[in-house]
Amino acid sequence: MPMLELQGLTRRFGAVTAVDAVTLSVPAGQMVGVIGRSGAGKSTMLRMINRLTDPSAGRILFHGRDVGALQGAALRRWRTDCAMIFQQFNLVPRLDVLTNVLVGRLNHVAPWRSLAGLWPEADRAIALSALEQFDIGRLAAQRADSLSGGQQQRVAIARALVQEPSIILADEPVASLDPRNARLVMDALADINRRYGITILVNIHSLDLARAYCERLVGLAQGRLVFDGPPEALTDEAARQLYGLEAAEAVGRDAPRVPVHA
Ligand SMILES: Nc1ncnc2c1ncn2[C@@H]1O[C@H](COP(=O)(O)OP(=O)(O)OP(=O)(O)O)[C@@H](O)[C@H]1O
Repeated sequence: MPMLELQGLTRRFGAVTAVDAVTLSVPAGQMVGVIGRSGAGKSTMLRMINRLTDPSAGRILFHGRDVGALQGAALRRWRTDCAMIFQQFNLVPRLDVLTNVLVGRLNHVAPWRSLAGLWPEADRAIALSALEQFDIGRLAAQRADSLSGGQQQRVAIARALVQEPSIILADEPVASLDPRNARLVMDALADINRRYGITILVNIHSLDLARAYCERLVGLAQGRLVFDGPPEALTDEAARQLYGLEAAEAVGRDAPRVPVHA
């Protein structure tokens, strides 16, 4: 049985069908890049999986369980098991880095302890070791808003990791970063995918990065699934269908060539 199954997943906003009958199976441990131009429905698809947005039709199954039916404690457990990473990092700016990562432990710690700032030593060690894994342990005591964008996104990945999720949904995690930081953040995602077998779905506008880091690409255009395969299978024609006139920008080269073959 696949870990995650989307069956005819659809979301409408008024007259717009943001996600249109998407059917997809994802086995455990895969690193999947979701590609497509702005407005293709990538964010809406990820937000439905995490239950931040409700589907208009279709189902999401996780190990055969209907995610749409989860409520209360079961829904909170799902959101712990399915960590989300956002383009704008979503850290608490005035809190220090270590505390931001500890927020990811909230579902593992009695609420009164965290409110009182009494994080168990074991959790502090877990949080620090996650930061060290991404080479930012030395920043643990700094305020989150004193870090660069690339550092903040790695803190957000550390926070997601200490949730001990089985799947991570990353919604354009590198869209606000320069190329060097984008690579550091993609390296961090690839590292936890390989090291811990955490399944990753990452929305990514840059075709070059998607091809470099993901073993499988899923392409959306106007909410429809128009490509599903390994990066090598993405032909010029498929890239053109996905990106239209944006193709050259997405692959970072000059128009009108669509040099998807590296
Ligand atoms: N809350 C909303 N209300 C109305 N329309 C929405 C809402 N969220 C998304 N849409 C519309 O749904 C479509 C898909 O948007 P979505 O954000 O999922 O695309 P995307 O591929 O993630 O693009 P981007 O990278 O620009 O966010 C767009 O036409 C968008 O305008």
